[in-house]
Amino acid sequence: MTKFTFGGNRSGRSTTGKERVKTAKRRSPQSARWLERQLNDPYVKRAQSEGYRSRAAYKLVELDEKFHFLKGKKAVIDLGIAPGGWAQVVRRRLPKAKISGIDLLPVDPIEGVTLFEMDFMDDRAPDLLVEALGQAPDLVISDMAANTVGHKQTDHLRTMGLVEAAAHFAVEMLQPGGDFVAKVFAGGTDPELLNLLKSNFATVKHAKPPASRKGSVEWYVVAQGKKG
Ligand SMILES: C[S@@+](CC[C@H](N)C(=O)[O-])C[C@H]1O[C@@H](n2cnc3c(N)ncnc32)[C@H](O)[C@@H]1O
Repeated sequence: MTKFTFGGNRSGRSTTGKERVKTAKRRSPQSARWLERQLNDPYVKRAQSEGYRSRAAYKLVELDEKFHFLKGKKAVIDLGIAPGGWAQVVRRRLPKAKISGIDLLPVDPIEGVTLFEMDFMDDRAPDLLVEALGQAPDLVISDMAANTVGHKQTDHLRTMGLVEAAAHFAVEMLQPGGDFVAKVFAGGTDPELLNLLKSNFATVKHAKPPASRKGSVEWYVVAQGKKG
């Protein structure tokens, strides 16, 4: 089995995953649990070998295997793009598509993708994202999640606020026939949001791709066929 190595220790020898977990356990049991899970996660290993920046890439791959929303798309907006796994999937599958994306965090350049390091809730963000494409998008994808504070209800509301903003953006900006894919939390899409999507798209479905960890509360909503 391959042992992943991480930098070096004082002896100049590379540290193994097990050593990293041991060190992390001494510092914080929580980060040790995270690291142990990362080291044993087949999606993390696959992402490393296939050159994806995040295991999240496979959530989009699996969602697309089920719903085929990438097929034929020409102009894509990626909300919450960092570190760039989803954008890499879009880039590889749609080499000619125009792509723009936004995140609070910096993102290393991805060829052919226009990046904005800013808050999507900033009033200027919607126009900047669309202007960068030079046309209305035919696909909006959102993997945005608010930083969790550990209080279930607060975390749910904060992320749902982002999804709602993304949904309104998609409804306003998408070309007729366009699709919208977004992360939501279990407990479902709020009735108001669901109504907005149902009245503006031909189909609205929920899915939890296998790459989404069982213990996590995330789900995805896939709204297809924006009404004209
Ligand atoms: C799960 S990550 C996205 C992973 C990405 N889909 C990938 O495949 O690499 C969620 C991202 O949403 C971003 N985010 C959260 N709130 C945001 C906001 N208000 N505006 C822009 N990005 C935001 C976070 O900074 C974080 O990078």
